[in-house]
Order: sequence, then structure tokens, then C-alpha cells
Amino acid sequence: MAYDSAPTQLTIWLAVISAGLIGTIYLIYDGSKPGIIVGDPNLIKQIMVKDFHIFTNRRPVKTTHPIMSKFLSSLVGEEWKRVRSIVTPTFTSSKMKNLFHIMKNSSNDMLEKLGKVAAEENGEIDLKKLYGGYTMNVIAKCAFATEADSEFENNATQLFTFPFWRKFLDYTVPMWWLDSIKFTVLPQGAMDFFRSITVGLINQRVRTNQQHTEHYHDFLELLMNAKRLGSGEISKSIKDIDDASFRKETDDEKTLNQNALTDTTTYDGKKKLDENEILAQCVLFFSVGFETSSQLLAYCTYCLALNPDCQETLHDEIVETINSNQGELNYNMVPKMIYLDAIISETLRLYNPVLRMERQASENYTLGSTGITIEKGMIVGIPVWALHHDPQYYPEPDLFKPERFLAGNRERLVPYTYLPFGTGPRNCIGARFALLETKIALIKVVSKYRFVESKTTKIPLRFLPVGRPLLRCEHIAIGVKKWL
Ligand code: HEM
Repeated sequence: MAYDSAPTQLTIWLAVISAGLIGTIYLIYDGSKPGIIVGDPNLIKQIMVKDFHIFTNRRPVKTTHPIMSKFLSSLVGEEWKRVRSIVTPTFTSSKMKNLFHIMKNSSNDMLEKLGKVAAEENGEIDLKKLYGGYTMNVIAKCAFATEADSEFENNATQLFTFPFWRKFLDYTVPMWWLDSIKFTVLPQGAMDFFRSITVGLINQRVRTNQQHTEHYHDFLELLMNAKRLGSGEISKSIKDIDDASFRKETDDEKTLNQNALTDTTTYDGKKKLDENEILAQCVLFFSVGFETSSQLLAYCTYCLALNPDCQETLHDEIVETINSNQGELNYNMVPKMIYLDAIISETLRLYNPVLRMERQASENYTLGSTGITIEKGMIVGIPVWALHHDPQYYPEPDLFKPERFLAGNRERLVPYTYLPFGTGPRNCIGARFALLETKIALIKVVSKYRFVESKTTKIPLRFLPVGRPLLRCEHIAIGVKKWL
């Protein structure tokens, strides 16, 4: 098993030293408490899918803040089930189709910037900034129906670049004390800003909807109208979302995923989301969706620049597909681009933005036939980065080889070793959205521009040591040319 941490130069050395000594299951200290890392694919399936009822929750979040305590990602037990089942239909393919035009139109700024750089001799661009602008615009329009102006950007930046001491306090200080000083991990000013946008829009929409004049397709509208459906309809939505995942699940996995949300025969929770719950999900989608997607785009482009043959094959596929429709990109053409999908899949293997996933045991649990007891309350970590770089599953793991994900090879991947969007009923609800947004951006830029290694391109990439659980690197400089 390879290393399980942000891949800085130091941790790579530590990994080299410890490789072979640690194995696939090991205990760690999680702050002051013991935790366990499980990297065996069969046991991962056990924890994430089969025994999901025991491992439903992540690490508890220490806040009673009326919005932050309602994030889907941090809800627990029945409350998580209620909100996830209401929110799930927001991400089905038909809803994504309605967001296609927002995504497509948001790429114009990006193309303009690339055009300017390509016109310079030896022009180069920072991919993180380029794609940060695009994903910020897309998610601002999809979640808050708003253009990302400078005030929006300032507040948004505070949501994911808050100082380390905030996180440190959150991990180390008891909740009653944090509550008594009204401390929150996310900065209050930024939360107030998003609250006022959202409440204003909700009120305006309620008035507009009463007059039946306009229909919107963004998350805000979908969440305002969302209500808990019957179990048949919830199952249909879950199946639709699972179909977007990389590995076709077996029938028993599908059933387990569906049952996790529908197994309450008498449902007595609220059927709709209240105002705070809507706002919480919009802020959450924004903060988890912005950086993961912009990083994915930046890493994809970096890999293409360093692998010109792959870039050329991708360019040919894109141009051929678009030309078959008089040069116009439409929603149905996106899934036809098989090589594009393989490029993104391989980038997500090589540079998965979420390095490690977590679940918390709700009761004492015997881990398969290992004889290990995971005690109630213990945090179990799934080392995604390590699995994706393990040579027994991915030979020559540091090489970029999109063909691993083409038909014929893809089916041979060992189940539960490829987890960029997690797995089981609590997997990433936004995977389909992220993939569509990424594909549209790549189609737009690669059809027009060619990316090349420039003087300041770093090989290999250097990552920031503060990454976990998100992979972070400072900037990614790449040269830009027009296709001849
Ligand atoms: C490349 C982009 C993205 C990656 C790699 C990614 C990855 C992940 C991963 C690994 C998890 C944890 C899954 C688990 O524990 O099994 C997760 C959870 C989640 N993601 Fe994403 N994500 C991405 C984009 C998005 C977007 C765009 C959205 C929303 C619009 C989103 C919303 C969420 C939510 C709400 C959760 C928590 C789900 C729950 O607890 O029920 N993600 N994501």
C-alpha cells in the first residue's frame, strides 16, 4: 500500500520508508483518539456498502450554527436520510440537462483569456486561476442564481481559504466552549453574505412563482420545490445518479444503496426543506463543488500538456463529434466522447482531489475475519490516494494512461480500488454535475487551444502540505498555443 497523506516531498519519503511495513490496515492517532485506516477493497465494500447502517455518519461536526449544522455532508442518522432523499432528485440527468446551457455559456470568459495568452509569444497561464473563474461562475449561477462579481468572489474565497487556526480550534476544543463564544469554522461574515442573497432570492421567487411568470432550473429553485417523494421515485433517482458513477454496480449494491434511503416504512419527518436547510445546501454545494472541480480541470489540462499524443487524440475526438452537428455542442453529444471520459477518469485516479474518506462506527464492529474490533465512535479512514497509486491495482501508477479506463480494461479494475467520488449510499451527490461541468470546459478549450509544457511548468507537481483531506497545489503554469 502506498502513502496515505497529502503527497508532499516529505510524505513521499516517509511512504518509501514505510511501504511494505504498514500493510492495508493500520491504527492511527486521530487527534487524541485512536482511529483506523482500512485499505483492503473487500473490507471497504463491507464498511461503505454492506454495513452502511453501522457506518452511516462521518466525523461529527462541532457546531450548533443554524446553517452549518444543516450541511448534508455533516448530518447524521435519520436527519441525513431525510435531507439526502429530498435533495437526491436535484442531481438526476434530466435536471443536469437543464443546467447544460449555464455551464456552456460560462466558458466564454475562459476562452477569451486563453485567446489572449495564445496570441503572445511563449504565452503561459495559471490553470488554477483560469478554471477557478469558470467553476466559480458556474456554481454561482447554479446554486445562487448570481453572477460571480468581486464581492461574491471575496466572500466565496473566505469559505474555503479560512486560516488553519480555525480548523485547529474545531478539532481540539469542546463544542460547548466553541458555542459559548459563538465560534464557527466557516467565517460568520461570509455566511451572512450568502444568507442575505439566498433569502432575498427565495422571497423574490415565492412572489414570482405566485404569478406563474418564470421558471428557473438552478439548485435554489429545485431545492425550494423539492419534497420527499415515495420510495419508488427515490429509488429511481438513486439509480439515475448511480449510473453516473464509474463502475456499474452489481444488483445487490444497487439495492443496498436504495434501501439506505427508503427503508423507513412510516416516514414522520418534514417532507420539505426549510429556509436554513436550503441555504445550507446551496453554501455546501458551492464550497465543496468549486475547488474540487477547478482542480480536476487544472490537473486534466496539465496531464494533456505533458502527454501530447493523448491531447491530440482527444482533440480529434472532440472536433469530429462537434463537426457531426454543424459545429454546435449539445447535451447528448457529451456522453459520446469516450476518450474524454477516459482522460478525466485517469486524472481523477492520478490526482484525486479528496485524499481520504471517513466514516464513524455507531456500534462495536468486528472487521471481517481480521479479529480487529472497531470500537463504537471510532473514525475509519479509507485511503483513496493510496489505493489509486497502488501498483498491484494500477501498474506504473505514476504514469498517465487513459487507456486504463477504455472498454476492455475498465471492466478489469478491481472493485473498490477506484473511489474518486466515494462509494455506497453516502457517495458524492454532485458527481454528475462535476463531470458535466468538467467535460463542457475541456471540450470548449481543447477544441480551440493546445497546451504545452512551458519554462515554469513544474514536473512533477508540488503539493501544499496543508492538503488533507483535499489535494492542493499552489499554481500550475502551462503554455497555450492555437491548434494549427
Ligand atoms: C471533481 C469534483 C468532485 C469530487 C472529486 C468530489 C468528491 C467527493 C467525495 C470523495 C465525497 C465523499 C464521498 C463518501 O464519503 O463516500 C463527496 C461528498 C459530497 N460531495 Fe462531492 N466531489 C466533487 C464535486 C462535487 C460537487 C460539484 C458537488 C455539488 C454540487 C458535490 C457535493 C457533495 C456532497 C453534498 C457530498 C456529501 C454527500 C453526503 O454526505 O450525503 N461534490 N464528494
